[in-house]
Amino acid sequence: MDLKGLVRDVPDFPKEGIVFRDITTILQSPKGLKWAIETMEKSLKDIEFDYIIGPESRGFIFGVPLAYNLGKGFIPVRKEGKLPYKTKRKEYDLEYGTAVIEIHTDAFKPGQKVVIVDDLLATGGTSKATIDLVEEMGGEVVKLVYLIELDFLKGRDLLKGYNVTSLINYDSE
Ligand SMILES: O=P(O)(O)OC[C@H]1O[C@H](OP(=O)(O)OP(=O)(O)O)[C@H](O)[C@@H]1O
Ligand SMILES: Nc1ncnc2[nH]cnc12
Repeated sequence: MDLKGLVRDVPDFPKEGIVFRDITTILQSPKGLKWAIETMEKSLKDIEFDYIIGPESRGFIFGVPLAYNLGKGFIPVRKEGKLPYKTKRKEYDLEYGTAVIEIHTDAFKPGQKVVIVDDLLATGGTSKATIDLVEEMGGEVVKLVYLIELDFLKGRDLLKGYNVTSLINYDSE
């Protein structure tokens, strides 16, 4: 399946010089959506874990169906000020700015294993901030799964030592 052909490139969004890889065109395609979820799911078949964690908002889109299909719980990591209960927060850099993410302090117990799922790995800032939150709360990140990886932004350099899978790769803008 040519999933890459279903990604829409939008130049100069959200800022001049950024080529935005738009996944809404994959979501629109019943076959594309099914292939994406099923293939991400296959990368988890030999992994033992307790929860899937998805960063807001595109991490929710892929994280929830994976958790549902695999019979696991889902933990949202949200942008600042959105989670209602007690939170732990982390500031991080993005390809196009900075942001703060938060997780509920009782989202999982120390010693539990989590998988991080997101639509796209760019600089790795979001993922590294999520890993830091999990580890500071005593959890273990056993796998990270992405639909898209922008290899040229070297996000994997921040994820050395972790088990990382991505389905669609871009070597350059
Ligand atoms: O590897 P990084 O450089 O951290 O970039 C990747 C992150 O950026 C995007 O989310 P964004 O913060 O734009 O939020 P959204 O999903 O709500 O659009 C994307 O969904 C990843 O979470
Ligand atoms: N170039 C890009 N396209 C889509 N989502 C992104 N998140 C970070 N960089 C991105």
